[in-house]
Amino acid sequence: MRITPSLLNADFANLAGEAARIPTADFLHMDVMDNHFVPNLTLGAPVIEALAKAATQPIDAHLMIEDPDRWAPQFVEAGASSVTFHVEAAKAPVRLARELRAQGARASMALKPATPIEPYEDLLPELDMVLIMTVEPGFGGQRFLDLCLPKIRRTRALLDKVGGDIWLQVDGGVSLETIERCAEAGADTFVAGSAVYGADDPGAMVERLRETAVGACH
Ligand SMILES: O=C(CO)[C@H](O)[C@H](O)COP(=O)(O)O
Ligand SMILES: [Co+2]
Repeated sequence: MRITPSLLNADFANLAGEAARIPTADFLHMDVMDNHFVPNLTLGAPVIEALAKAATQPIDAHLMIEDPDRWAPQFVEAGASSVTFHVEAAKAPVRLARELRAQGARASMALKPATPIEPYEDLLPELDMVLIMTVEPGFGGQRFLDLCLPKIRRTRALLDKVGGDIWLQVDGGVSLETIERCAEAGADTFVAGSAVYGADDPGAMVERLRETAVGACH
């Protein structure tokens, strides 16, 4: 069970300090938005590069951008260990995943809530992670969409069929209240933004989320 907190709701003026508050986070989830793929604008590769140098945890870049085929490799060069592109935006997802892996990063594909997994079954062996969005991408602090749970289950079944060690990440509205449902459905990697940075002690919240997810699978 991996906890990969989103820094979307952290203090952007002090990203290194905010990362240091969650020392046991498995990755730092950085939400890159371009105001085209989603109606919000956040940060780009230079910010990832600065944080990669300053933080101890590896970086998980979630690219909510148009034309990831063109831009995603820059995020590996900037120091991201894992790069997630949206399949709705990618022109050649297999080629892009291979390029990211050839650069030495983990390659990951994200699906918006209304995007089914089944058409992409053949892509799964090319990936290190699948990200199922459990809110419409674009903003933190939204309510978890329970209607995504059946897709998490179906994705888990497909990943088990493919074999190997492809992680299944959920992102959006993940909290102490919703993480058990995600874990029971088969997720093993959890993004939580407002739940972590809205807590008095973000580091302790990371551990509580992890314990709750582990508890759901026993
Ligand atoms: O990708 C995202 C939004 O598009 C964020 O990672 C996500 O929303 C995290 O924030 P929260 O846990 O508050 O929902
Ligand atoms: Co995200």
